[in-house]
Amino acid sequence: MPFDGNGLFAMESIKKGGFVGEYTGEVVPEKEADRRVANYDSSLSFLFEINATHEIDSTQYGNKTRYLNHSKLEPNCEPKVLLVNGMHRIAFRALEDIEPGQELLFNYGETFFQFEAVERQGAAERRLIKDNLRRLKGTRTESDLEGEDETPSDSHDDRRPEIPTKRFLRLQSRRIRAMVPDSDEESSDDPVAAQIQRES
Ligand SMILES: C[S@@+](CC[C@H](N)C(=O)[O-])C[C@H]1O[C@@H](n2cnc3c(N)ncnc32)[C@H](O)[C@@H]1O
Repeated sequence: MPFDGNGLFAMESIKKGGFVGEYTGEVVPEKEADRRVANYDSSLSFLFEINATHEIDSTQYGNKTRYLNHSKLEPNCEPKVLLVNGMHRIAFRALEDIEPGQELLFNYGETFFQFEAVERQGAAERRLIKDNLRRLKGTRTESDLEGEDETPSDSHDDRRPEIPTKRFLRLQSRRIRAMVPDSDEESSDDPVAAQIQRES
């Protein structure tokens, strides 16, 4: 899948199973995460579900792992939620030996890019509403200027602005998902959890 923007590349070699980094940011309850996603004006999403009630938002406060991009077919890292000192934290582990310069990629989960598509659809719809409003005011529209009309011909009346649909709300579900622990036992035996503890 092609993409624009930043990615994260390995600075040194990492052995299979080795610690790649921790996904850090603000730990926020689900409701607050919903509010933020609805207000963020960007196609980039930095929300990571950590468990059933909380998410990590690295939009403003985070580390380099916020630049990890998605790959379904060739991921070389894997996120896992670990229970460290009673707190859920997300650690990335290498799925294979990684060479310096290689892009670090993990699978965002099945639903992430479905919701991305919904958002793009939403953006086209928002533009249509703006255009309709301008038409009503008798000005030229963005679509006129670009010589394109993304609207199916039977779906709108030129003179009447469309009402935003519920589809916008589905944007709120666009979250990265990690593997949750099988049990609520501390992960202190895990070498990656031990490394997180040492680094904090
Ligand atoms: C956690 S950020 C990753 C860093 C981001 N590429 C940047 O430039 O800041 C997640 C966002 O990156 C983009 N992204 C990540 N992987 C992608 C991919 N394989 N194809 C298209 N967009 C991708 C999407 O816009 C997604 O919302």
